[in-house]
Amino acid sequence: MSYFALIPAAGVGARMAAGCPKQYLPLLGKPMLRHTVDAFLGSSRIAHTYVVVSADDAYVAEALPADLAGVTVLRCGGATRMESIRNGLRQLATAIGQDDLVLVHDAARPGLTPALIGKLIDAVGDHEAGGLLALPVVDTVKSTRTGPVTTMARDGLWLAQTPQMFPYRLLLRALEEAPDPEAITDDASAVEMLGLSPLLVEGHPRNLKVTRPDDLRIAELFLKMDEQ
Ligand SMILES: Nc1ccn([C@@H]2O[C@H](COP(=O)(O)OP(=O)(O)OP(=O)(O)O)[C@@H](O)[C@H]2O)c(=O)n1
Ligand SMILES: C[C@](O)(CO)[C@H](O)COP(=O)(O)O
Repeated sequence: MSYFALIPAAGVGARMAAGCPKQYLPLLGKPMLRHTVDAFLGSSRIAHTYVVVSADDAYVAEALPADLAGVTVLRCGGATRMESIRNGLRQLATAIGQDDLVLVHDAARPGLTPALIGKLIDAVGDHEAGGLLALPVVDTVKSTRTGPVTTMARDGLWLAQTPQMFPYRLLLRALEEAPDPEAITDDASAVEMLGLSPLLVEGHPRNLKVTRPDDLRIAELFLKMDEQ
């Protein structure tokens, strides 16, 4: 059984509102996507890394040189994150075994490390429903969903990170059968809809999703910690 990385990198970065998709913005002089890919290249557990970009992507060739060993770019991005991942999985039908494990990881989480990848793989083991990195909620949680502000119990609440790891066959089936793919914001929720319960493995704040401009500086601070 082998482990493969699948990195969705076909988003436009609307909330970042930069001059290019956020995954190509420089962090410490290197494109964000390259930091993300390097985490997998630095892990001895990963057999190969696949990166899904949009068909008309004009930036990836510079971020990931064609001769970069261990990485393949798939130009099959879709309109949503889930579509990009489903399209990527479909393209890999002959490259990945049905029971091999796929680690789906956002291009926009450049703070991932080989140690976190190994922690997820070791903790999930052969759990049939797979698992994901996540952080327990540490703040008091407020809700305005029903009108007046209320306070929710935070025990048992987690914030989902990536990688999210599942057997190839299970993840593709979950995404193919999802009743409303646009309502699914992470891979685990599609698996949960099959009645399965993925394992939550404690991640790390450094693995934040770079979403808005302020996140760029925070990501750089975490990346600098590597260099110490
Ligand atoms: N159609 C899409 C949308 C998103 N993604 C990827 O999914 C990850 C998480 O998505 P998000 O942070 O929401 O990125 P964007 O969709 O680019 O951001 P925004 O919602 O602000 O436009 C990113 O690595 C992004 O490139 C993707 O591959 N295909
Ligand atoms: C998958 C994810 O990173 C888990 O936290 C997140 O849901 C992706 O972000 P999006 O804004 O929902 O695309």
